[in-house]
Formats: sequence, structure tokens, C-alpha cells
Amino acid sequence: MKITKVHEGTVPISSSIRNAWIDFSSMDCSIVAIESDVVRDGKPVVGYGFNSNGRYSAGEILRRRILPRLLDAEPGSLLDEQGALDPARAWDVMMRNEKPGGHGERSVAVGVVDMALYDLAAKIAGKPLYRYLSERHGDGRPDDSVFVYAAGGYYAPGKTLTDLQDEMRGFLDLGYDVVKMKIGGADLAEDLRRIEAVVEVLGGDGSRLAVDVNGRFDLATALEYGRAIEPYGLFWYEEIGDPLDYHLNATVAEHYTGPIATGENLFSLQDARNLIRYGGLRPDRDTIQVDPALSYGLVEYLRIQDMLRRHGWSSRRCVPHGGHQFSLHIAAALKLGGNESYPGEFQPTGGFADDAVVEKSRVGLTDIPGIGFEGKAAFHRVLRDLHS
Ligand SMILES: O=C([O-])CC(=O)C(=O)O
Ligand SMILES: [Mg+2]
Repeated sequence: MKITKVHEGTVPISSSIRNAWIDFSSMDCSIVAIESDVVRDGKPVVGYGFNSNGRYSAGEILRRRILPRLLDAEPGSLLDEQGALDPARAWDVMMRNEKPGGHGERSVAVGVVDMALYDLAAKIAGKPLYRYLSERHGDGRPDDSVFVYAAGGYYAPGKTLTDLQDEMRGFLDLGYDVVKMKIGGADLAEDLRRIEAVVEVLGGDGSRLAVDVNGRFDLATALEYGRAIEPYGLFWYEEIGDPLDYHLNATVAEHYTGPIATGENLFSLQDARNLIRYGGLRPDRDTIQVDPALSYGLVEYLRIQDMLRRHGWSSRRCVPHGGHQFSLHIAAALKLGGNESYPGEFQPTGGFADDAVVEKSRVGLTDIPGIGFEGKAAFHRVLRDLHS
């Protein structure tokens, strides 16, 4: 098989929400469509990818470096021994002449294409991605549903405690048992009022509430908040300080006995390994949130899984950031601990299939070949417009 064309574009996923670091007023993301010479039902098979949320589109890097390398490659260099498209070989081609380190937005650009290559490879194989992956990288018996929690609870202009409670009640009504909210974008007293308000909606059960700092705190504030929230027994305390400040994370982990989650802004095997080596995380309770779409794709995520195994970590301790369909398949195939979900944000790219039903905080997979963007009508229209 051969790649015949690649289309690349940008879609806005902006909104008025704010976390402790950024607002999303100009958030966008890259999308790609990779056309192949394989024909099904009279049409070429096309793979789609996009770059999750939170890091902006990476069009310049895609257009100047990553896509030309893919298109200029000798077609056989992208295939495995059986002549099937091999995303790992394509990864080596895309990363040719790239120095190590400083992963930045390059990992985002590679991640978009990696997603599209996996979508394409699974479509050509005629299988939903989770089955395709489970056969190649799992035990052939994928999970048939995945734990998901509802992320939201952002700061927004004019948003009251009642609005926050209504938002969380809406998540529970949709079938989620666990919800997440932002903290660190107000002072401690106000954040505690917000936490109390949500815990009330959860019937007083703080173990169903995760809080996310988006890397805002210095060590003193991290410890102060840690002392204040520990009595609630929260689901987890997320991305407490700068993503690369492993020492801060390790120090908080010495004092805060509840679960900690982090890693959504670590974009490489090397950064994830440093988190495991130096971040003080505890394999019996903490969660790694590396998002395959932002961090060089699934090819790199498989390396990260291998690293975690060597360090004694279970794949069940991974719950990727991003709330997208790609990670949902990965979670089922590699038997991760779950996946994020944004029932209300980041449209049209975020979320699962239109007919996906969440029950007891678990969601099933689609049996559409590939990732299943075709089962998400509004986003599929955007992707189709890119190449037709
Ligand atoms: O607010 C964001 O950038 C998203 C985020 O941290 C998350 O989903 O955990
Ligand atoms: Mg987060």
C-alpha cells in the first residue's frame, strides 16, 4: 500500500473557560487526513488524526518537516514485512534529522500523524482500533468497556457555585460516578468553597472528586492546599506544580497521602521516565496521565508502557488526558486504568461516538473500523471537508 496524499488543517476548539494557567479563548488544534491507494467501496481508505487539546495547532511543523518526510519516503520504508502500513517505521521517517530533547510542539505534530496512521492501518485491516492494537500489542482480549470520569469544573465568567453544582449534577445524570474540577485559579478559601459545593452534590463522598491545579502551585502553596484538601479523601490531586519539577512532586508525595495524578504535559519517553525516577510517585495509588496524542503518538506511548512495566508499574495506573476516542481504544487494548472524558468541552474534536452511553462511569467501544470518527457526525463532517 502507498500513501497518496496528506491534507492538513486547523480547527478552533475555543471556549470561555479558564483553568489555573490558561483560558481557552484561542485554543485550536491540527487535523490531518492521510489518503491511501487502498480502495474500499469504490473510495480510497483515509486515516484521520487530531492533536487532543491544550497545546494549539502545530501546522508549521507539520508542513515544513513532518509531512514532507512522510510523503518523500520510499513507500516500502513505511511498511512491515507483510507489506502492511507500520506506524513505527513511519515514526522513524518522521523523526529523521530531529535532535533529542526539547520535545515541545514537535511531539504534538508527530502525534497527529501517528493517530491518522493508526486509524488508517486499522481501517485497512478492517478492525476497530482497539482490536487491531490488542492483537499486536496486548493479549488479544481487550477490555470491552473503559472507566471514564467527567472532567469540567472550569472557572468561567459569572459562573456561580450553583452553576458549578448544576454542571456536576449533569455529569452524574449522564452516567459518570467520578468528576473533576479545576482548583488553583482562585484563593484557597474560595477553592475550598467550590470543593465543598461539589462534594455536596456527590452526597458527601469526596472520593469521587478529582481536583486539577494545571501546574500552578509552588511548593509552599502545593503543601498548604494538600493539608487543606487531604481530609476530603479526594479521587486525586492533579498536576500540582510545574510538569518538569519532579522534586516538587516528590516532596508533595511525601506529605500528601492521597492519590496524585500527573503527566499530561510530559511529551516523551524520556520525560515520563524522569517522572518515574524522580517524581516520587507511588505505584500503589498514583496515576500517569500522558496523552498519546500530544506526546509523539502511540508508537512512543508503547515505549512509555514498556518503561513503566520495567519500573514495576501496572498499565492500570495510566489514565490518559484528553478525553478522545484514540485513547479510549488504547485504554481498552492495553488495559489501562481508564480515560478522561469531557462531556461538555472541546467540540467538535473531543468526546466519544455520538451513540456512546456511559453507565456506572464506564463506556463501551465502537465496532467501526479504525478509531471510529465516522460515528461522531459533526467531527466527521469537518474531517471529510479536509479532503473532499
Ligand atoms: O484544562 C486543561 O488544560 C485540561 C486538563 O488539564 C485536563 O484535562 O486534565
Ligand atoms: Mg489536567
